[in-house]
Amino acid sequence: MSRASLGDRPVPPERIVHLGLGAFHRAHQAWYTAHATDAADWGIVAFTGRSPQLADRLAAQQGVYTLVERGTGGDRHEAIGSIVRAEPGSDVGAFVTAVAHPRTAILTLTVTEAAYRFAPGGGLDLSDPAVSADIDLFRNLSRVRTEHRLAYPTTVLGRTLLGLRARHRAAAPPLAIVPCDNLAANGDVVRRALETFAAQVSPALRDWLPTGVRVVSTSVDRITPRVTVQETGRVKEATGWRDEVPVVTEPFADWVLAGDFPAGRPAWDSAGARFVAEIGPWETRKLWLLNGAHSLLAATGPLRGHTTVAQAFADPSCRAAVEALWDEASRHLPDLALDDYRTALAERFANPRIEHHLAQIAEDSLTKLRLRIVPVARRERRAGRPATACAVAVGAWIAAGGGSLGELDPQLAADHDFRTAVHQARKTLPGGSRVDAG
Ligand SMILES: NC(=O)c1ccc[n+]([C@@H]2O[C@H](COP(=O)([O-])OP(=O)(O)OC[C@H]3O[C@@H](n4cnc5c(N)ncnc54)[C@H](O)[C@@H]3O)[C@@H](O)[C@H]2O)c1
Ligand SMILES: O=P(O)(O)OC[C@@H](O)[C@@H](O)[C@H](O)[C@H](O)CO
Repeated sequence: MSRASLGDRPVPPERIVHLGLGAFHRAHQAWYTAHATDAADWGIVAFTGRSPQLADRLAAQQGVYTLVERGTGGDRHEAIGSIVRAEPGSDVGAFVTAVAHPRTAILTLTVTEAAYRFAPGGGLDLSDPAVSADIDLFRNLSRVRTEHRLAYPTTVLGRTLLGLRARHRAAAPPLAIVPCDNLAANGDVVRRALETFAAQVSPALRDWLPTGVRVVSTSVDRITPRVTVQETGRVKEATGWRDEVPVVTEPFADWVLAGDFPAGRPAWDSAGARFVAEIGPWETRKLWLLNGAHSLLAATGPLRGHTTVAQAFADPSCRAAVEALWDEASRHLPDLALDDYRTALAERFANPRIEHHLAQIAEDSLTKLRLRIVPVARRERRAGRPATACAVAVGAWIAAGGGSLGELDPQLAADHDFRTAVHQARKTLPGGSRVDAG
């Protein structure tokens, strides 16, 4: 497929740069941008984070792809044209040029939680070898450049900082960075990590960041599984378009944002996004209820022979564990229509036409459990309750070979009662009693 699939719509100017081109960006931010009333003014230049494959395939289609909204009753197809250029993440030079361009107003990120390289207790992990290699590279940047050896940072924040450095040097107007990964307080933590990074490499850059960059916090929601190869044939049959890289997602979409956009933004609100003063309550509701339940199912489901969210959620034992986790988490959430939210979540999880593989959700599970289960478990324990449902999630994760309780959270590992609850939970899991204590 190509731009011709969009009729005679003009190509919007490149004003948004994205890093982490994958399924979710195309189902979410690119979709909101395409649906904004001022879509004609906002084009996205999107870079993959690692593998060039998707960029190459999307570039061959001039950035246009099919979004399949897969409801319980059927599919809805739409050609999305907001991505005007797709580039491989390995082309860091092109990324830096795009970030530094004065026309660029926004940098969005969907690079997975683990890619930020935060330490277990939070903050940029300066002991991470890739982070320290990037810091060394920045410190030697002028020498590296004068010797005409091109070297670029490899981490997401290193690449971002190189783009910001070029923006600073170009005296370009302030930019908004919008992290769209499932991290608590994603705007604040990314801002602080960039400041830590900059402080290591250049005081001038560190001092410029507060005026040159705003980091917006977001809560992003749209269940978007990895696409299977069969989808190309299905799309062709349904639409007549030959699309090598369609995306399948659920009909539901939500985007809550808090922060400033000094150089403007698309009218995402006209497409349903919500701009709020405080992101915390929305973000924790989504992270603990939706993502927490996902991680619980990803740990318990495979032990009971399930491969997808819908299969695991249809199993009364897994469903009861999810409901119990929701009860524990809800005690620590503000009253944001939690019953309605849970009912809607149950419907979304039960959609059998969305093949969301538990193995995909289980990737980087150590990082995810720290964000999704540990905060609830700690709060429950502080309130003097046993945190049994959290212990089930942790126990299943250990039984599945995810890691140990000590690695996950030293504070919970030092809590005798919680450790016992995890141990008990593991004894009730299929195969759990055969595994050593975590
Ligand atoms: N898929 C969803 O349903 C969904 C929903 C809400 C939020 N998210 C967020 O979006 C992220 C991406 O999801 P997706 O479905 O697009 O995944 P994906 O695998 O389709 O795309 C991930 C992108 O991140 C890049 N990436 C991965 N690891 C990286 C690393 N270590 N360094 C640099 N780049 C890296 C990849 O190259 C790719 O461009 C998730 O991890 C999550 O934080 C996803
Ligand atoms: O995308 P991840 O890997 O952070 O987490 C897997 C799922 O929990 C997640 O993708 C949800 O489907 C999504 O957050 C729903 O909006």
